[in-house]
Amino acid sequence: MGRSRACRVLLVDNYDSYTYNLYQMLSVVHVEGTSVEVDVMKNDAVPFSRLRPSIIEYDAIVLSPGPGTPECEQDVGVCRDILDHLVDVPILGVCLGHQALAHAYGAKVVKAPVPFHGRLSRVTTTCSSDDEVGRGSELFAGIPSDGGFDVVRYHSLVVDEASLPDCLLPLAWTSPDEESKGRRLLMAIMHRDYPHYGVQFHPESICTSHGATLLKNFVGMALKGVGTQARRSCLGLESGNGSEAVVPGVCRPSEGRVERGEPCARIHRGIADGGLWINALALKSEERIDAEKMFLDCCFGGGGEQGSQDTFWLDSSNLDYSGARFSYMGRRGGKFWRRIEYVLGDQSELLGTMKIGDTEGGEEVLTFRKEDGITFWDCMDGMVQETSKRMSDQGAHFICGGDGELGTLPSGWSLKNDGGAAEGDPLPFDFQCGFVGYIGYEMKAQCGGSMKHEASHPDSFFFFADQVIAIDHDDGTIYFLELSEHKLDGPSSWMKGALASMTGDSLAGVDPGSGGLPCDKNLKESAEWSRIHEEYVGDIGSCKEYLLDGDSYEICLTNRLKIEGEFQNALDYYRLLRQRNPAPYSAFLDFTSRAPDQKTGLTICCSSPERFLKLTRAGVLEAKPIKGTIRRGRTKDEDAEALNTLRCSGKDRAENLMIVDLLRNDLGRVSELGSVHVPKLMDVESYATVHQMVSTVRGQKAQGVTPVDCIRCAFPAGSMTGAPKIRTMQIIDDLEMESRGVYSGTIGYISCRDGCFDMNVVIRTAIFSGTGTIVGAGGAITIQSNAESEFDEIVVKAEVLVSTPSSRGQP
Ligand SMILES: C=C(O[C@@H]1C=C(C(=O)O)C=C[C@H]1O)C(=O)O
Ligand SMILES: NC(=O)CC[C@H](N)C(=O)O
Repeated sequence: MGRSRACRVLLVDNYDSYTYNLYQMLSVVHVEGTSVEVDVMKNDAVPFSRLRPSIIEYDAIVLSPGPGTPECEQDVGVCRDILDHLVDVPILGVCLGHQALAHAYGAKVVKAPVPFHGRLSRVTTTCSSDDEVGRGSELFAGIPSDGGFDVVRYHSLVVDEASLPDCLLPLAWTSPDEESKGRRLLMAIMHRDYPHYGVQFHPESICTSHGATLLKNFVGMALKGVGTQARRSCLGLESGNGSEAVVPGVCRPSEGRVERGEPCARIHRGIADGGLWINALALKSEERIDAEKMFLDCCFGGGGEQGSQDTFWLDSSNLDYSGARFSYMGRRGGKFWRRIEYVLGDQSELLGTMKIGDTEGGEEVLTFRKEDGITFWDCMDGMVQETSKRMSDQGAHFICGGDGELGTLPSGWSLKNDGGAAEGDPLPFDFQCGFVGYIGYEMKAQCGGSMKHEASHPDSFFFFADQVIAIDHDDGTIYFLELSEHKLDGPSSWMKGALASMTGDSLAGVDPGSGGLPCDKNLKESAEWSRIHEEYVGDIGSCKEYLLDGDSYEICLTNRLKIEGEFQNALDYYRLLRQRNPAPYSAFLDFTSRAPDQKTGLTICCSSPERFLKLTRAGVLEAKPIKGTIRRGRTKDEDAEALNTLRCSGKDRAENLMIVDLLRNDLGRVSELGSVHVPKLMDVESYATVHQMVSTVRGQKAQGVTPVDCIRCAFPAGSMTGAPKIRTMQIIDDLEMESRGVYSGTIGYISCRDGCFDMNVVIRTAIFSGTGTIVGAGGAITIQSNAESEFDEIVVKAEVLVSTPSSRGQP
């Protein structure tokens, strides 16, 4: 009573990567003071018989786009029953949903003259005022009908207009053009008697005009049309009778998350039982800070030990892209330091095994069985939540130089802060100790994907870093951060040791040599690819089959160079790589343990240009997907031309748009309603050897969603899968026939300060271990792909990792 009524919409998700764009767009519709509440349900969540009693809860149903065809029952799941039985319920089918509507009444769904993915078309509608079509023109009310309007299309199949039964009326068409062999294609339909509508295009795409108006018109008609009461009688139901309070099968944004159980409690036990303080010693430099020297002095050679084992370096120096202001580094730390290694099980009985090691060489092994239901994500979530809860909310405690405690500072450096506890958030960066490491691609098995190939390295590896060096490249400041149970009065022994190692002889002066990787430099013909040239070209052909069949819109196909034999100098290699290919999300991670009995090393040298996802302290989520790659020119003119070619390339713009819409979807699952936006669409950035097309997608993290939920809901990065994500990952598993491992996953930090994180996409990366070196490379395959150019693209991407510096250089 007194509660204002909202229009309730059930959105059936046909496993698409754009469903949550519809969710977001519908959720902000207001029709004459009535707001809209949307519930999302997977098309196979519950059988129709269980859903049916709850249907009276809804004023309208939207059937999402998706892979496949309505001819295949599994592809549309419960949609078919909904269309067959709920004739009085307002229904809007989008793309696959539209095709399902046509198919339900006997129309034919056929191959379109050409598949159209992520491209725009002009659509015109009928605007007759006769009664029947009057309802149709209501759907398009306020949308220009004469000249038409531009829409984004993602489809290979189309409803054959000639096969429409009398009860289905055509409403909109594309304009005939050469590509469609002079035919105009059917773009919208409605049922003559029932409130059922279908649109072939995607109203929710960022580049469709008037999409929001169309959805609003649909909601408006749903509210006006057949009311709930009428439907109750049509269903033979009394008010409130038979409807379940919680609608079965409906998923929430935090869907899939399990509250921490006892095993998770065991993980963080010992990391901190009481409160935690961040102690900071901040020094200012007169000169530009040399991050490499800092790493070599304080992490490689620090503390009397030498070697890069158990070290990390999130390296954003060497570059002036915005967002690349801070670098973080560290090594095996203090009391709270941990190594956390996760290996996936078969997923049918064993979900996975986690090994947690400490500085003393102690190790705990936790096994998670299917019946525990606790995934890697739940563990991570538990650890991040628990540690951030323990952080003192008084901000960092600055250490002063009083009483000569600090000794003589290295020359050129001075103390930045006067010491004492600084209120609020005095540190200008987000990683204030916490987790740093990677999540491998196969972890998809626990967030919507399936388990197909076992990886040769751990599926995830993190350090819990309690001692971190943060460098502010803009401000010339370096921060030594250390977690402790009590505020430190003076510098810790680690801080003193690090300061001492900054003076005196430095390894930074030692020439890293010229080491490229010991492999065939003719990558085009190299036998070291997992799938050699011909096989890869064959796979591109298979991708096109899937695209033609409507199973995918874009497939990120990848390959791996596998170089046998142990490689000794990963750190020297990385020092060269960061010069050869400076990139904002570079990283050096060495998981080779210092413990003498640990023989299997794992060192990752990454020069990624791509941000997967970031969460700031203000709760802003940001993804910066890259799609579109072109080799740089050799001369200035050639280079400018290459940049322009990329900027104007229809194929690359389509690739990029598909992934932007996908990331909007992934952020839409975890963001406040109406907050997802695209501040930059299809910008071009230039790197040492390639130009890249980059977009920026942002959203405001919703209440009740945890930082790890955000990563889980967007993992793996859509730019590494293609769209729709889940079906396309299955296609990739079948074609690639092996695991991608660390490549295609993500590297970065999750801070114990509020769980802020910044994670990259693992590309342009060499992975070294005892068994050999792996370099992955791939690219998006669309129907417009040329197989040879796609192979050239993976060659250019891998080249920068294998070649020697002399063969490279900026134009
Ligand atoms: C797969 C790779 O890159 C991905 C594919 C890109 C593309 O298709 O243009 C660009 C950046 C990455 O998202 C790779 O570098 O190996
Ligand atoms: N986006 C979609 O819903 C696509 C529908 C169908 N799989 C096609 O390709 O035509």
